[in-house]
Amino acid sequence: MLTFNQVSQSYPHQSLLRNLSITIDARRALISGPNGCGKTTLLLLAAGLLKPQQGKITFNQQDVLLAGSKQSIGISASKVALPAFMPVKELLRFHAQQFGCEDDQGWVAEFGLGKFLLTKVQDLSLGNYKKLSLITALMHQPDLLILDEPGNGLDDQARIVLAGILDNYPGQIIVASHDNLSSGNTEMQHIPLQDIANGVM
Ligand SMILES: Nc1ncnc2c1ncn2[C@@H]1O[C@H](COP(=O)(O)OP(=O)(O)OP(=O)(O)O)[C@@H](O)[C@H]1O
Repeated sequence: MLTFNQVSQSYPHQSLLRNLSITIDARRALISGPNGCGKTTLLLLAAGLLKPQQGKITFNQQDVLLAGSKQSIGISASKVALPAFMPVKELLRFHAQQFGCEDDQGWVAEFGLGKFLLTKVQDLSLGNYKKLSLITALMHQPDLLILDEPGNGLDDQARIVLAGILDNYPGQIIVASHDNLSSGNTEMQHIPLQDIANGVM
């Protein structure tokens, strides 16, 4: 259960969130809204990667900014860059060591990344970079999976894998997307960001 309590976030000339209080407890939630309305900002705040200017964000009652929350949250977002110089295999091993998990649970094969294990992150195509980003978000099996435009650049096969994750992943998933990613089997709570930012919900 993800809770924003009186959260405000603004940038010069732009107020994105004003005293936002919302609890997202749906198993799957889809954040939508036009370009620039603050979806990525909301997700970075939820992942504890951005400190709110005001207010507090908790996941299962724990402040997401605390180190202890890192294990329970995974994020894939283009604004969260993977280390460019690392070969894929080393990055996966490094991530596994950091989180104390196995470095291959089948995701590399599922996403068809096996051929690219020795490729440096900076040399991956957009779609393969996206797949790697999804794997690093998933690998430690977080209780909360945060996905920012996860379908961007993915081929049909990877989209099927992604739809399977949305259907079957045991933890909570919060997605920001302009696409319809679901296979249709999973009910998603629809959260239009402009409405919650203006306190309509
Ligand atoms: N660090 C920052 N400094 C100043 N402005 C910022 C910063 N980060 C984001 N913004 C601005 O905040 C607004 C919201 O950005 P954000 O990336 O959260 O939107 P978004 O809804 O995810 O957009 P998109 O659908 O295009 O991905 C944008 O106008 C962006 O330029």
